[in-house]
Amino acid sequence: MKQVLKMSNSEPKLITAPHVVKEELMAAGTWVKLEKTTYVDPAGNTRTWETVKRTTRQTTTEVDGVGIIALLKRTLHKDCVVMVKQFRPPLGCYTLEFPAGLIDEGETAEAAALRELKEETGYKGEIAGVTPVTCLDPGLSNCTTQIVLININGDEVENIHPTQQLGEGEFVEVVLLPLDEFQMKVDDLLKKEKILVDAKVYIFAMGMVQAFFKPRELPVLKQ
Ligand SMILES: Nc1nc(=O)[nH]c2c1ncn2[C@H]1C[C@H](O)[C@@H](COP(=O)(O)OP(=O)(O)O)O1
Repeated sequence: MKQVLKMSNSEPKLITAPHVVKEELMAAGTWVKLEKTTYVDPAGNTRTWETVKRTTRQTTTEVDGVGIIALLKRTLHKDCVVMVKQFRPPLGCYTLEFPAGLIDEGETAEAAALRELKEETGYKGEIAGVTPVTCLDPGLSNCTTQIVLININGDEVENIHPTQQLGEGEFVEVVLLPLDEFQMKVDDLLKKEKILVDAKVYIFAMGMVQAFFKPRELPVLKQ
């Protein structure tokens, strides 16, 4: 990688654009692999990093999966966010998450989100928006996701008694949480049960409180 000559206040300084030199396989399973990543840091030093990758990522894409923020709108009900609760083996406990899943070969993020929402929750929705590709745990892995926003018309016949389409070994409980009390309801669940909440969910909850109750306040923490 090209080295760049940068002028500081006093002396010129040699800096290097950080970059990956090589990736060596350390271990591989069916779903994930571990690699040793050799890279050059911003000071020009060569270092290594232990990197986890999914084996399932398609060659034509830079995104592994989708997360789904699905808003259920029904007459005479508060708008609810459709959440899922499931036992997650890596954590050894139940989690509260947005519905999510891996993108199949040739599938768009939007199509994957509509499919996963139907499978995991039974709801049929309409796309309302999609984020850029976002990273999930960059100090550990190259895993990426796109968050897809979906509106569900809960008054439609097919959404009145939604039926999940779960695969073998999938056990997903659907949890509906009112949007205007989202953080409070999440906190109630955490107090009541031994459950971990996904970071994306809790950040969303904090954002909703900000938007609903203090839209003109800066989000600073008081001592
Ligand atoms: N890391 C994984 N280990 C496994 O043993 N199995 C895994 C891993 N990641 C995914 N899967 C399996 C489990 C499901 O049968 C399929 C599809 O999962 P998907 O619903 O797309 O995604 P999640 O909601 O994140 O489980 O993959």
